[in-house]
Amino acid sequence: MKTSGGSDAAKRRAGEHAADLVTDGDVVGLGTGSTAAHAIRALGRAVDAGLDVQGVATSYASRDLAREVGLPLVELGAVSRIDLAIDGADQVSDDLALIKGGGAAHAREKVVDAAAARFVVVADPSKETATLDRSVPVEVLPDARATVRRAVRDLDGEPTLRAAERKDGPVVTDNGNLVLDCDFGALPDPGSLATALATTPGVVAHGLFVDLADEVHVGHADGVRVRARD
Ligand SMILES: O=C(CO)[C@H](O)[C@H](O)COP(=O)(O)O
Repeated sequence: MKTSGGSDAAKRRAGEHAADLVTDGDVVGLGTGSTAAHAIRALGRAVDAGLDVQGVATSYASRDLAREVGLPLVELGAVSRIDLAIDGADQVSDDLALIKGGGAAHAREKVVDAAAARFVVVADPSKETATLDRSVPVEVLPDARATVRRAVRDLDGEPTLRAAERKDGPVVTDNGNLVLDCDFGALPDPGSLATALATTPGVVAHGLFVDLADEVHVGHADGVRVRARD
């Protein structure tokens, strides 16, 4: 699984702490990224030790990892509830708004995380910020990339088509779409930008997750700090 910056030990602490919340019979949303991967591995070990759990994957990567560690999977359409989703983030603000999509998996992550009765974000301290200010990943239909680019500029953003690293050309998401990383500077009001992006034709999903996270578990050298939504 692709890794980002931040200490792996801190990510592991956060992921394992969140995995401990899972109880027998739970259906769990399995996030994407290096921090969520620690939770998936911990759940695999718990399954080996007898835990009865089913995972709903948010990407090919989380599905493959779950298979590798023996965590039973179920399709999103086949479950009537998701008890808990555990997912990483690229940035977490003081009021638990998130930027996600560093792994270009945010479309399915948003569906699974929003459907969960409890959405737990796992992160290392490098993800914490008072105000969101990273580029916002926007998944777009390939044919709509020029019109969405113009719409992003109208919103005072600067879009950059995400390029693949080991292939010539753009990143193609698990859904067959493209990603525009859109720099809007600091986002004191991410909710209004989220609405503007969500209503732009051709946008499949954007990486702003506002009013979705219930808790953030941040790994530190001496333990895990949990912040819950008021
Ligand atoms: O949103 C994501 C994937 O689309 C990831 O959760 C996010 O990029 C964080 O990744 P990591 O835990 O590797 O730092």
